[in-house]
Amino acid sequence: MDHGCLSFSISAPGKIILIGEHSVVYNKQGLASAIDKRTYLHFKEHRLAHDQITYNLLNKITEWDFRSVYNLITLDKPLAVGVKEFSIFTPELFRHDEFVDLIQEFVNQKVEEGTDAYKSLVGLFYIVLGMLWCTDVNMTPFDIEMMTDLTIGAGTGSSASFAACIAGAVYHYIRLKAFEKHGAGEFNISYEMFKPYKMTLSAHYCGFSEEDKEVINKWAYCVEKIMHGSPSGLDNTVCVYGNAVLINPLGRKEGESNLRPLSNFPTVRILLINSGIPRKTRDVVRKVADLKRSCPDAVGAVINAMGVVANEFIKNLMGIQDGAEPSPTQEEVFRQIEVTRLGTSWLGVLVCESVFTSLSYLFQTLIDLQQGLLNTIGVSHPRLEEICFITARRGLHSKLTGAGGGGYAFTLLPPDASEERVIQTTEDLRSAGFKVEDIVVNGEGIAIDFRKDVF
Ligand SMILES: Nc1ncnc2c1ncn2[C@@H]1O[C@H](COP(=O)(O)OP(=O)(O)OP(=O)(O)O)[C@@H](O)[C@H]1O
Ligand SMILES: C[C@@](O)(CCO)CC(=O)[O-]
Repeated sequence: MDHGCLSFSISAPGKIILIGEHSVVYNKQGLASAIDKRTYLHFKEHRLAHDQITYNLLNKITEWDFRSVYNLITLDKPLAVGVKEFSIFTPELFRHDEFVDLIQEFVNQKVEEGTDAYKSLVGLFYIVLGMLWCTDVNMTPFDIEMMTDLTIGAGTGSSASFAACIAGAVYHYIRLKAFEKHGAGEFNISYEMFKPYKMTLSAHYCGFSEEDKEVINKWAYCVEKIMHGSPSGLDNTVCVYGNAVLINPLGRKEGESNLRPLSNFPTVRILLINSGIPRKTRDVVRKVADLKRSCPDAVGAVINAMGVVANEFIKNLMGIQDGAEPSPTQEEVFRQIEVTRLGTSWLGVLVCESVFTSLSYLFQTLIDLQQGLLNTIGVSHPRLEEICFITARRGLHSKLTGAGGGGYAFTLLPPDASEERVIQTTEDLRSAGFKVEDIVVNGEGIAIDFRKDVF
């Protein structure tokens, strides 16, 4: 047992894309939300026991000689364009491909290329080496153990939640080590040849600030690039910030980020259904890119249509946030259902639910349209179509979520759907061999876990 060694746990949620998968890659608007299923990471430093870095990933343990990892970190080969400009805040300045090649070569000494564990380890070393390369802290050997509630490779953001956990853990480790060195206060934590980066250090943290999340999200995005090639950034942003995130919002001002974490989000209840068909996001995204290359105009038109459907869905859903001003369509709905308005304020959740109920025909139609368009670009699957068919028989509407090709679908449960209908639909799906969960979307973003029972 090492005394005085750092030990902590981090967790990050998975996500579902409510609307806009694939078309977001082509700069259309999309909306995703965190879900209450998480990936957990436990980090434990060990200064005395042994000279290994141990990773327990996906129940496979690998051990790495601390010296050889350390030598990679201290390597003077510049991997960032302009080292003087580089800091933990700017991973986007890395020569990403060159850095990934270096790490792949290292990981390949022990783990077979192309396996799940291989990609995860490359992601993990990218963060460990990249973050520690530019910071001035005394690294020691450590163990990392990870587990997840999420099904891996199924559309609920397992890779993004993995990436968020790793980035959050190494970032947290750095600030705790920097505190050991400097004590409390604001200090530059960059190594001398790099751009100074100031962090507020303290002995204890109960979470991550907005700026911490910004840094963590940038690194998590780099890992998503390793997993997927050219991701939109939506998945990792939801897993870091939690709640819900809009991508490519309309009316965005020049210079503003295309990702907008939202603090307010209406209650959306869904059935989350696993088709049981494995697939890899990278392959499905590539398939769409190939299709677009072969028929740019036709596929471009379908993607434009997907963008229009997403815009309409988002405009109406966001309009029913608590306290939001109603859109003209909702004003109309209000009049129809004769809900009393008090001054300019809404009547809370009850009103939200009323609006949601009266707009549910619109949402369900848009869900069907989007599923049809996703099928048109070849990212559905017979089992996903079967889910839509089964739920439609009970008057409910479903679409795939995430990259598709298999993985999960969800069924929107409007507030007026009777419990009996929900139970019958769930039974129908289960008897057709699907796994079904009844959930409310939303969830906390990356967090430090103080619960003792996680590992
Ligand atoms: N808990 C985990 N530990 C280690 N690696 C993980 C973990 N979760 C995911 N991964 C990595 O992520 C890959 C799966 O990523 P993929 O994007 O295909 O699925 P997803 O993230 O579940 O789907 P989507 O991107 O559509 O939400 C796995 O092959 C594995 O390398
Ligand atoms: C298919 C996709 O739109 C969502 C994957 O969860 C890819 C991306 O956004 O990077």
